[in-house]
Amino acid sequence: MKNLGFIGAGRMATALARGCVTANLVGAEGVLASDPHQPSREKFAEELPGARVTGENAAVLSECDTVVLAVKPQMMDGVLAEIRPHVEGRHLLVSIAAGVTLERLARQLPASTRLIRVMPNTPCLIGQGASAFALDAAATAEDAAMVERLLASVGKSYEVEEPLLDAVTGLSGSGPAFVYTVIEAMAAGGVAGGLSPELALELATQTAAGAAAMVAQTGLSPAELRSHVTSPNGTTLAGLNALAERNGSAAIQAAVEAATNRSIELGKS
Ligand SMILES: NC(=O)C1=CN([C@@H]2O[C@H](COP(=O)(O)OP(=O)(O)OC[C@H]3O[C@@H](n4cnc5c(N)ncnc54)[C@H](OP(=O)(O)O)[C@@H]3O)[C@@H](O)[C@H]2O)C=CC1
Ligand SMILES: O=C(O)[C@@H]1CCC=N1
Repeated sequence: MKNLGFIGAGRMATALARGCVTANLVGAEGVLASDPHQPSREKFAEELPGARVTGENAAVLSECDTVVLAVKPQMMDGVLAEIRPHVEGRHLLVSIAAGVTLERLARQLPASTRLIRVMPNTPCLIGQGASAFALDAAATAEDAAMVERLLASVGKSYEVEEPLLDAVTGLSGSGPAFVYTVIEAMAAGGVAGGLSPELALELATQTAAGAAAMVAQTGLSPAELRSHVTSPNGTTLAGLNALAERNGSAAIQAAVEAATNRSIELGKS
């Protein structure tokens, strides 16, 4: 890819841009990001040496054919009104905004604008992202292949029907925050048992990474793997009982569902 534009130079734009550059999908000098705020532009340029930044959203449209819309959902309508006069047939627009539907984007852009809605997550920054995407009717098979290549360069990607993107947002978009909370809570349990905070965090982190890799690599279900850890009347059973008494699994499921519902709500606002 010769160039890749970002409208909004925040956290997720930085994660995607750095991931794509690290994976050699685009050179750093081919990345152009716009942001109205100088400190955000400076931070982006600092985190991705060689990338270019601008205060003008229109400049991204004029230079880049593929443009990622990486602003908060609440800013999206204003940004669309601003860029609309600059959108041409050569452009592919990729929105990563939570909840913002393809219909809402298309309504505010020239007819037949090629659009793809993506839900990535922050581990894209280190090539471990989990993303899903849905195509608008005007987007072509080549557009899909391009976005798949982009997302595959920063992790795993899955094509889904658009209505499922809210559930994807609740699960993998917001999910890193839930997993960090679990890691933090496990480490706190270790500290309560006398471990230093540093060692407790290292053990909790490696345990989460190891357990995730077991699910990914053995093909066994989480339930089956859990049974391998749990000896009759042993330590794990005592821990699982404490979790069940406090509705631990239900609480985590509720977090995903609440995030999904918030994505649906954001789409309506
Ligand atoms: N963070 C995450 O884990 C994920 C986020 N997303 C989605 O990605 C999008 C961006 O989120 P995130 O990166 O976290 O948010 P950030 O706030 O970090 O990034 C958004 C950036 O857009 C800038 N901005 C504000 N107004 C404009 C404008 N008119 N034109 C251009 N840029 C503007 C902001 O500037 P300033 O801050 O200076 O106001 C900010 O730098 C959101 O829609 C979110 O739903 C999707 C998946 C995961
Ligand atoms: O919290 C949010 O709204 C964004 C979308 C998914 C992850 N972060």
